[in-house]
Amino acid sequence: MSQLLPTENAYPARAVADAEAPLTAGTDRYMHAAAHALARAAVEELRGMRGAVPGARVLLLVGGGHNGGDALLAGALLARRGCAVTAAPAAEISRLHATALADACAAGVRLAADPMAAARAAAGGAAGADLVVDGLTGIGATGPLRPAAAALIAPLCAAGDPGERPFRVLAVDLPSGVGVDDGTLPGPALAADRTVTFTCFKAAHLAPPAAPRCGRVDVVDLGLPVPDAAVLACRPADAELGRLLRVPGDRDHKYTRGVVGLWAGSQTYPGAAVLAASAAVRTGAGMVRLAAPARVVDLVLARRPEVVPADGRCQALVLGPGTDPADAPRAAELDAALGRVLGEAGEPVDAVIDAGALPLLAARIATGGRCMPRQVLTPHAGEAAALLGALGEQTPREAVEAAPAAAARRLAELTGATVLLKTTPTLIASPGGTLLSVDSGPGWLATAGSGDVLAGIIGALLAARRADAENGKAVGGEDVQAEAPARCAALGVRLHAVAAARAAGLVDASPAVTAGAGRLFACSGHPLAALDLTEAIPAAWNHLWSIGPHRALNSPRAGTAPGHACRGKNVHP
Ligand SMILES: NC(=O)C1=CN([C@@H]2O[C@H](COP(=O)(O)OP(=O)(O)OC[C@H]3O[C@@H](n4cnc5c(N)ncnc54)[C@H](OP(=O)(O)O)[C@@H]3O)[C@@H](O)[C@H]2O)[C@@H](O)CC1
Ligand SMILES: [K+]
Repeated sequence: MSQLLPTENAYPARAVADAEAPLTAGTDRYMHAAAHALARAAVEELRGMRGAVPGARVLLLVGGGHNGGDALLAGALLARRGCAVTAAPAAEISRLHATALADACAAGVRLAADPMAAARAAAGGAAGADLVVDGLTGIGATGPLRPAAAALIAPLCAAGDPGERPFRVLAVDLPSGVGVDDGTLPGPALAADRTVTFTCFKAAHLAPPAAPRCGRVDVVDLGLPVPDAAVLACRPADAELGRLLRVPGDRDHKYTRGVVGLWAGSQTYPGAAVLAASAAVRTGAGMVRLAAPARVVDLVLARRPEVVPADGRCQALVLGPGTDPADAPRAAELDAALGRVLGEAGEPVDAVIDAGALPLLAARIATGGRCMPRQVLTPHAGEAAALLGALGEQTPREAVEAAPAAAARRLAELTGATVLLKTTPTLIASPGGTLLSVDSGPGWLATAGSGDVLAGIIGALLAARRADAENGKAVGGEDVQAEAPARCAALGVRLHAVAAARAAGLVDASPAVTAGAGRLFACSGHPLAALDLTEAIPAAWNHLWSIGPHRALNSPRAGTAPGHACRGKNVHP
């Protein structure tokens, strides 16, 4: 594991405001800079949807703070480029940002006498808006949108989701009405096609359910300081994650690359073992061992003859994909493997604990067992709710979906494990660690077996990390090492997402593009099967490996510039 590159961090709104206050006091300079960035984004959106900018109809939703000021100043710039701009205020005129309002009016922005009528007209019909600029509230807001603001967005929300409605929405800093510091939705919010934010991410850009409502997010540097404060969440860059991949050298063998032990598949769900095993092999495991019923073993060997159906030394286990809770003898075997993972009879083992293994784990924790961060749990919202309930904190699935960041953090605290919560984007929490948010790929991934593939990928990455640690190749201090399993899990999510983009025929797989359930792609892509994903992992591996700086090859001749010997060639597992 290597040292980490700078990541994309989200800071608390209060800290952002405090850090910028000494510079912004008494000047509108930074608001003008923000407005220029917004106008640039607006022009790109208008060009994208209608070709020309002059004549475009723009509605500004304007609140009483600086967020509304940003919108008014951006509206002034668009009016000067020939757009027909209307401002719909959600506050008394006397409470709007005075100089921004004066500038907007001077540029020809029309102030709507009846803001509700303007919002209704913008929402539909032949004379509807091309672009809506949401400047109701930004980082200064608290709680759900107040009635006047909520009423203004109601007809626009009713026009449908991004991509379905006749206009685009550009959010100033963040979609008004979202929980700025936790990504919740305390009330209505108008989903944006694009958000222009300033200085740094806020948690709402990274944590669902708010995050997917931001659309594409541009972080613009206005020359204001990044706060010196605790990070609420971070989105690791692909370049940072890609450098965790390692190209084997001439001294490598199976056990230096990492051996995965797979406890997957059942009479009822035999295919899960094929998917997880194929994924682990394709991610670069030195060897994959399989413990499964005979029929499952036969099926896996027919597809993957390199899999070894025997127990033995493993550097990471994958427990649970496709296991059947009704199969009591198999559940007992799985439970015994869990005991081994938790260190009941020796050293704890790195592991992915998935699907059918999660309820067994909850029972063990409820009776005093405890995980370590090197064990990665992979629940979806329903499984997370069940786990929390089994650990004494009754939580309906809807509550997990409404506040998944809090649920992931709580599960990490209660279990001691790294928790990968399958949301969009995916959240990864580790005890005491920073919450990671990882773009999880196109909507085509919502298909049976894709979770089994993810478990296999992460299993191979954990095994490689453990092998590196055994060979003294782990880089970085204890702090880096404590969060390393979370980084492995994040890398696994990105490999899975990029493989999905490729398998679905979507070539550009950057995070900005794989976000938003595929609607940001220039083309729609096509359906994929989980097995297609495993075949696309090598290309995804190569993509992530080749975009970042790399560490030295594991070779006595590693004098070559790291990675350069292979760069450009198609080198992958
Ligand atoms: N300062 C600068 O130079 C720069 C600032 N920048 C920009 O300023 C934004 C922060 O500005 P801000 O601090 O004025 O807060 P803001 O987000 O506009 O909200 C406050 C207003 O909303 C109201 N309100 C509150 N809660 C509400 C609710 N639930 N529902 C409805 N309304 C609610 C509140 O009403 P009040 O409580 O005063 O009655 C007040 O009128 C930041 O996000 C960025 O866009 C950038 O341009 C960089 C330079
Ligand atoms: K806003």
